Amino acid sequence: MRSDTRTAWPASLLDPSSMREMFCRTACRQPQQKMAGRGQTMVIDKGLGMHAFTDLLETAGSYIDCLKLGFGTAPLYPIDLLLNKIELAKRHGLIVMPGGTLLEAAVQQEAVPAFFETVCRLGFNGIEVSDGTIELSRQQRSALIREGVRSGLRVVSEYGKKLSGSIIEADELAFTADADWNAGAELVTIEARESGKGVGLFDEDGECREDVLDSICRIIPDFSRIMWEAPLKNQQVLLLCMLGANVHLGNIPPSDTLTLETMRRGLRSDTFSLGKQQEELLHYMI
Ligand SMILES: C=C(OP(=O)(O)O)C(=O)O
Ligand SMILES: O=S([O-])[O-]
Repeated sequence: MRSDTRTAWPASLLDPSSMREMFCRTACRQPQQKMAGRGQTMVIDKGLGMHAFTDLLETAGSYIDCLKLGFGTAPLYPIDLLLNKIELAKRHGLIVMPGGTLLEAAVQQEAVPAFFETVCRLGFNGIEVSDGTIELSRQQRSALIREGVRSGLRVVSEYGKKLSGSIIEADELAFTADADWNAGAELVTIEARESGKGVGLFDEDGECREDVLDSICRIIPDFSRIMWEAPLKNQQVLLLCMLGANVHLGNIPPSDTLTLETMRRGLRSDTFSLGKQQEELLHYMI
């Protein structure tokens, strides 16, 4: 029923950039295609109940790659509800992980082995390794990433501090990203918190510090393994327009999942020209 509705539309409407497979965002993405060479979307779930969660995945699950149960919300759920959410997320082919702050709390409490054991036992298939609130040495950070990989988890790391006014040092980001990838992280996320304001790339009003973005772009030539936290619409629009429809975006509020996908496809006014830009880029490349 769902795919019938979508296939009833002209393919070019759903996929204005469909000239070549590398730019193709197929109308009905299958779970096994997730994580493969196109812009990934990480949604932050701050405590949806089962009905809202089921609705989200039924409506927009095809456009989500990774689901983060934000901060330390995971241990606060009734256990059956948590297990059901994790199970349903995995059935939709998603990476499902607790917030990085929960791992940071485990580090603080010297309970890392129990943390990994519990995360695996509950059925999570991913973790976020971050030091947004605590300090981690390079060695500790790599060890946590490796432990995640050893535990059979998909590992996403996060660069940046949560403290208001924290700034991104492009050199440090590049160094951290390299070391994280080498340790086994699949993606390095750039911190913007759930608010998207006053942290890293974004100023107190949530506007992009374009000089910071420029310095990152100069030092990291390839964003295929970088994910930008961008919870606000203006941030998503800017990154899509600057870095292309396949930029990886995270901390997307559940209710914005489908609208983000319209923007990736040039089906909303703000990014209407994206399909055209991609065609031009393609002509330039071939
Ligand atoms: C929401 C965030 O915190 P956490 O990883 O703890 O969920 C974040 O770091 O973007
Ligand atoms: O705690 S948050 O908003 O990353």
